[in-house]
Amino acid sequence: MAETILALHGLRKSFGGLLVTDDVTLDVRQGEIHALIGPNGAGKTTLIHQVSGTLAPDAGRIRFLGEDITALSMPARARRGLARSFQITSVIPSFSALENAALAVQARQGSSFRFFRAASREAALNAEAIAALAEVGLDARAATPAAALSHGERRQLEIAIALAMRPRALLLDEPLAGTGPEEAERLIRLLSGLRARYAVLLVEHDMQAVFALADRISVLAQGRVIATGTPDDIRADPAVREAYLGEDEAA
Ligand SMILES: Nc1ncnc2c1ncn2[C@@H]1O[C@H](COP(=O)(O)OP(=O)(O)OP(=O)(O)O)[C@@H](O)[C@H]1O
Repeated sequence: MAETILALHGLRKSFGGLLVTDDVTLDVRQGEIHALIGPNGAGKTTLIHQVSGTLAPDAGRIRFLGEDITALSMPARARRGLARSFQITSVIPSFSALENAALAVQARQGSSFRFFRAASREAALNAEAIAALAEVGLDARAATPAAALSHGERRQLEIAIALAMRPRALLLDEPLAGTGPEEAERLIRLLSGLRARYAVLLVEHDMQAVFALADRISVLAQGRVIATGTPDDIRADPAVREAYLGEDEAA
């Protein structure tokens, strides 16, 4: 079996009296896209926040590459290689795609470039930024300001920014949101190509995309994982059909 990269164990989080993640246990392995689905309000976003480090769980542990990272801050997790694809708000609209990616490279490098002369420092940064853009098929648009990119291209840029962190695992929160059918198709191809190099935890509402992309799917309902399995397992699971997909949709 492939190496477990990210393991969530017994994660629990309440807001007031509302138990939003209830004893969530799941793992994400090297080379897999593990999708997290569930009806609105099931707790998906709250779970992703706990994994990325923006929200502390009330109970439970998170292990990443064998290390317990439950108490680590988001930047500390990112430095260890757990990258979240940032929502559009983190893209600077007036900066080019290249500059946006270069900022992410710089954030990862910290001061490690300081021994270089300014010119070689910039060349090294740009080379890495271009490589991240190329990985998402956006290198031809490197000089374009983010504001002039199409919606789908901006979603590609967000993924490039995450890749510029040189992650081992990617947390993708609705990467297809707001995209049209053609853009969605391009992003699905792109995400599919990432699976070989990264462990991916994917939250996505587009069920066609989820069933096309995911190696395994976990279904969250009212904060609990009610099923984990292959897309075929999930399609056939009666509890899932009842809780989420509905008899018609899953047929
Ligand atoms: N900061 C908060 N304070 C109080 N309640 C919250 C908070 N964040 C989320 N909730 C509640 O927790 C529940 C789960 O929300 P969450 O956004 O995690 O679900 P979700 O599965 O991501 O939903 P969606 O598919 O609609 O994005 C909802 O009932 C929501 O109202």
